[in-house]
Amino acid sequence: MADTHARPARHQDRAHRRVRRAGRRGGPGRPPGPAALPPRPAGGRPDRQARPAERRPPLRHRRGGPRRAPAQRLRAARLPPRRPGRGARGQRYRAPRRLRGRGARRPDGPGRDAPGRHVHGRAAPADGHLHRRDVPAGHLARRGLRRTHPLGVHRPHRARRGAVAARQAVRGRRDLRRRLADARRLAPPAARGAPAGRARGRAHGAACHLARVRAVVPRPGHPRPRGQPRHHDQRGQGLARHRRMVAHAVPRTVHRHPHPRHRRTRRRLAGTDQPPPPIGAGPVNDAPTAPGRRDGLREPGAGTRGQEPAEGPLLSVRELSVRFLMPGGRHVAAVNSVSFDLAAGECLALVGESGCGKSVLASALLGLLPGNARTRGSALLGPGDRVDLLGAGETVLARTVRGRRAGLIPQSPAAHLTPVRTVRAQLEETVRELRDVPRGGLRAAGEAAAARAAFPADHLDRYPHQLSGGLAQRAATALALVGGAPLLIADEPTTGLDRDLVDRTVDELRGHTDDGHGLLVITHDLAAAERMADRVAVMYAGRLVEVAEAPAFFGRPGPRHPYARGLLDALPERAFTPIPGLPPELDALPDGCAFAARCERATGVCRTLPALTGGVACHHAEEAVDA
Ligand SMILES: Nc1ncnc2c1ncn2[C@@H]1O[C@H](COP(=O)(O)OP(=O)(O)OP(=O)(O)O)[C@@H](O)[C@H]1O
Ligand code: NI
Repeated sequence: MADTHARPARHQDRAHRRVRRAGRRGGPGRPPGPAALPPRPAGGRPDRQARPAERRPPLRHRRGGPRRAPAQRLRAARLPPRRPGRGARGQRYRAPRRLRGRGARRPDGPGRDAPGRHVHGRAAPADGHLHRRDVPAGHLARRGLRRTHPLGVHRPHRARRGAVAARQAVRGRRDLRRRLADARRLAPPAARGAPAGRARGRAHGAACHLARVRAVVPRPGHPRPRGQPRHHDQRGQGLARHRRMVAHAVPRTVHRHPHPRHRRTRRRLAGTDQPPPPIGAGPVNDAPTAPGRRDGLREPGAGTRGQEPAEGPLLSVRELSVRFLMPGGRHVAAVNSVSFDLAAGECLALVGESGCGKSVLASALLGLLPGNARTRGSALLGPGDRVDLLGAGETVLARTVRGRRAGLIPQSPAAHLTPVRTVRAQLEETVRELRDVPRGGLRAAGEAAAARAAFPADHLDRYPHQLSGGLAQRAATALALVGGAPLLIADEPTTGLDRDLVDRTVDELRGHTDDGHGLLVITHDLAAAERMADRVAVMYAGRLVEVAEAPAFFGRPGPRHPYARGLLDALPERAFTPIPGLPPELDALPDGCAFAARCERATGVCRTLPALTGGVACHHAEEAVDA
């Protein structure tokens, strides 16, 4: 028997009811036995009283005051109008004492089995109209309903499970002075937090006007369960914390952005409330260039951050260096003192042998370097309010730069696409975040973005692993073009594409620059660079060795640096002569010219590092031009 006693009391009630019903129907039912009908504990319903306070179900969300039914609904229910003078002021009905007990019925009413008995315990009148007075008062009173409520009989048969007696709802008005005192004394509900500022004033005001409103006392809200976080609506300390976090991380222009979608994005990003990464755990500019040193490299007329003239270059890179810290104290000097400018509407092609640091340079500009990387120098990105891409924190880069001010076509698109989402989903998400397209237009905008990069529409619902290398490349290109960022960095955008797709991509990118966007394209494809680029920058062992106008570079007089000349001569359509030797290891660079070991013109002077002057970094540049 111990186990039957341990059953929840609710089950016991149900069992009692089931058996009583079966008995009424005269059916066999389940024979009452110890297992089917456990003895009811004495004393009415001790189960509820015995339940610990914290396990009690919460109060229901129900209005405390009396409800009025609109006249129109009354007519629809075919109920007679309210009797004048009765219940008009919300007086509640209280059944006579003899009818109040559980199970008490009117002695003159019909039996429970009477034919035509109404579900509410009274036979329906002959005229088919149901009158309030026909409903047994005890029935209504047991359910906390009032006889004055015209539609009370149509309410749910019984209260929802978990409801408790609505004490405030049925309590009559008390003395006004006591009510006011109670309202002032009542602690604010835990789930709502203490009202602050003007809200506190309003609460006080409401309490003072209790005499004029119908509320009895402010009903307590739902207390939060023990140990659980508070409700989202934290109008106190929560908001202050949010503000503090955002204000520290975001420039004011973004903070004030009026568009709701941007506000939502900002909140979501701000939700990643993570502490700043420790030194060495992120792309940290560990040794910011001293202002004096940076100034020494500035072009005439160029200023520092915030003082730049609006007409300056779109991207201004100065003395950019990237080191990778390696085990054993070694370091890889992937990028060394690179300086260049890129104007709006200009395409700069960055060319060089594999491993010379082109992709690392692009990653540095977008803050995508791994944790063991250290950067130096500056990279000011315009237009307008200039941001130093190397000095900006991850939050600024993520919120305001990547995708919005600088797009990237990555070298390995398959690795950059989200593997668990279709291309369509990623395109639509990017469109939604970066452009002002209404929800209904997302699909069409995503398809248009795909078409722009020659991505076939019937492949849009595929996942990245279902794409060929060329298709993944086009998907990445489509994603990069969505935001229409002023600067686009394309890291080998034509790799893996067929000739006609190369042509199409080149045309698309060229058109992108013609629209006024700046394009830094990293490529091995010198033929594509010739078609696309306005200027060419040649990189060797992490350094720029030549920067030239494209027509002069590819045409006459041709490259001035021996390495650049060797690159062109290696093309099949030219001399098809490879450059002898191999590039140096980036963790063991020589002090002087890195190309000297492979250069037929090298002399003793090449043991000193040549500076990039006049667009070329070579002690023998003039000789190269004459050759
Ligand atoms: N995370 C890293 N840790 C250490 N060294 C790295 C890291 N990433 C790149 N490097 C090194 O930096 C150098 C430049 O790499 P990068 O990817 O920029 O070459 P690349 O010029 O883009 O070559 P490719 O044309 O083949 O893409 C390489 O020597 C490479 O080994
Ligand atoms: Ni690369």
